[in-house]
Amino acid sequence: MGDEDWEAEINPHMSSYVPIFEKDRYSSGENGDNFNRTPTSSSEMDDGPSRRDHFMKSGFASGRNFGNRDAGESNKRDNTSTMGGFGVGKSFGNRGFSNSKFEDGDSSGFWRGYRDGNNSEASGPSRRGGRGSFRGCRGGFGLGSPNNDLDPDECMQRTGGLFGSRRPALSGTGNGDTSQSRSGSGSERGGYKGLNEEVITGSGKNSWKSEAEGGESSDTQGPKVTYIPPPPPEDEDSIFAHYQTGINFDKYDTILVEVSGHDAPPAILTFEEANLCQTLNNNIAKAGYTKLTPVQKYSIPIILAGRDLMACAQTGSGKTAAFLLPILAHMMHDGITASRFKELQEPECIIVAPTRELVNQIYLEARKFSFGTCVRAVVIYGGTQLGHSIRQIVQGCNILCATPGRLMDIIGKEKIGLKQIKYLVLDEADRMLDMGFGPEMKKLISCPGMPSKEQRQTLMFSATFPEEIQRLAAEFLKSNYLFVAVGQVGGACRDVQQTVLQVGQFSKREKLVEILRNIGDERTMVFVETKKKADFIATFLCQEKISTTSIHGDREQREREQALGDFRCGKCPVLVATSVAARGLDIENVQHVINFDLPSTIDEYVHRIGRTGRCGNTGRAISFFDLESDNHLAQPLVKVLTDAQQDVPAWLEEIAFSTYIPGFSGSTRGNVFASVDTRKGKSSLNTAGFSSSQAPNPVDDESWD
Ligand SMILES: Nc1ncnc2c1ncn2[C@@H]1O[C@H](COP(=O)(O)OP(=O)(O)OP(=O)(O)O)[C@@H](O)[C@H]1O
Repeated sequence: MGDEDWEAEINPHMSSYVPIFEKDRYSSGENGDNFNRTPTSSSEMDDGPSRRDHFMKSGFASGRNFGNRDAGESNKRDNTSTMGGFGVGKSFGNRGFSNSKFEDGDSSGFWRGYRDGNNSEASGPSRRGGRGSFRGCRGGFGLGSPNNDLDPDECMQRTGGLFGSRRPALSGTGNGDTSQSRSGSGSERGGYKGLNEEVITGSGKNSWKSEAEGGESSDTQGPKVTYIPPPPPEDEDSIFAHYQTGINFDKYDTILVEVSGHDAPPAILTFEEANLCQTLNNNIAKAGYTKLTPVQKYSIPIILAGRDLMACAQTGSGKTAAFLLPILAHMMHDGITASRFKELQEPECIIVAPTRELVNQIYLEARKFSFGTCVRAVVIYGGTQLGHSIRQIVQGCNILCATPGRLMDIIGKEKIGLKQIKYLVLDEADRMLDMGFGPEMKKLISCPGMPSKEQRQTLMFSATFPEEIQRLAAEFLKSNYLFVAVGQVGGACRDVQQTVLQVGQFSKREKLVEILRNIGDERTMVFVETKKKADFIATFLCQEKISTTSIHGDREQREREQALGDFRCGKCPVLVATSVAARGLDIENVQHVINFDLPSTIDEYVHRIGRTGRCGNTGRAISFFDLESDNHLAQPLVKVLTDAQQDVPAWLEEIAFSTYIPGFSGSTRGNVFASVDTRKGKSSLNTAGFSSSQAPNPVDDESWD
């Protein structure tokens, strides 16, 4: 239970919030016709069975309806905290944020409390590094401890005080579960079921097949997906737009790197040493790259030497260019023929990644670095019109960036031939090989025409690489592949200041609002565990007059892209997301990540917090640790915090200790580098046993691709 009640909580408030914002802020129509269709009075909100659906599609889709009541205050947040301090503790750690709003000025009770430590009565002194003895006790969290019998939905419902009185749940399908109704036949994307959905639900069916075999156009599967994404800007300034490297960019040089495998070529220290052609060098300069990151120093010569590679480097440290540049260099060197219109295209390179937004981002990088060359990059992904993908491909395709489901559809439709494939890249490779996508990847490499692993170059990149996934990867790679480990495999980016707060389910919303009010307008990603909760929290924040949008697998692709756009440009400085946005997304100026719900695995945590602190910039991550549901994460979390030289709350260490799992080899002995190339035997520092080799939680079966 609970979901319907969320709806009931949201709906009464929608009606009071939608109209005023809508008229004040968006009547210009700047954001498209959706606004004009948004109801402007509560009575309009009430009509028809699709009230919630209408609301979601028209206004909330981009977080616009619920911004601020007053025109001109759209992005301002009320900085007045209504909460008192919530606890005492010790130093929170202030590295790198002396000029931020976290440090100055705000003397609200919350902020003092937050800065000072943790809200738990059990909080003992925080420490950086070392495990030490376990202090404090674990009782008395005193913030509305959830009842064991309640599921999270119910807890959310019970905390409904902020929403005022609750109405009875709205009955009927139209008013019920938006997610479900929108996934169904009434939705634009109804005909396309994401690959991941089917794999996760264990149906054993091949969704790519069903689509390739007519699923998308089949009446029985719902209406066609008609969304055609707008083409990206073509002007040079937009193509080369980039953000600045941060103050810690040079510190990358101090990270230890280990290459394992035989006969690795030496690292290069400068772009010049890579001997790239002039056009590529020009593009690199226009992209603002002057210095190589460690993963680039090691990976570029390895790929140029024709070797297979598994590379693991921290989030935001330039892995995309590490594979794109040498692939492009090879293509240029080999004298690639210009793409031309053909019904069957035979690209030289396929790059796969787990989410639509990520493949799009990789495509934009490929387009940037191939600018002025005859190499043509194309992107295809689910949630968009299949015909559009085909039209993009037939115009010519050297580098194909694709999500697995759409890729297999297109191969099934014989628009892509694999005979010419020289490079196969798996970005977020551990995710691509896990239970969710692994079977599709296996199908890809056994497709007719796909060169064997001996005949192609296979490249895998990620910030996390569980040992069991590395073993699976061997099937894709030549036996003499090289393994590059930049720093701690699976480690968090050190430029992210991590804080873990004990927050019970009942208190999460209040705490979130307090934190966001103190953050001000800085861009913040809030991760939650389920799609429904994403909608719920986004709506709640909008009601609190915090401009918010959301991204998750139940939103139509158009809405997902709009949400990302609104977040990128700062129109909505808060993005509530499920794990669909955890990996790879590179968004300028994301200063904060908040784990409203902690993920189920530590690898997922590492990726989520890696949305901030990118490319040498600093960032902050705050995680709500719920004693009722997150204890299994305590031990790997302590390790990740320690390895990243973060303060470890004593209470967290205590939980980690009390939930000690024999055989867990993660030590808290500080920042010791170790390679975890599985070919070298059992590692001593990996987080094996806590990694994300399983697919995401089935309760949140996202349409990722
Ligand atoms: N050598 C460089 N100089 C300047 N900027 C760079 C350099 N390499 C990469 N960048 C920029 O750094 C940002 C992060 O790069 P990228 O997205 O490739 O990171 P990543 O390692 O793939 O991260 P994730 O693990 O989250 O996917 C991008 O904006 C990219 O353009």
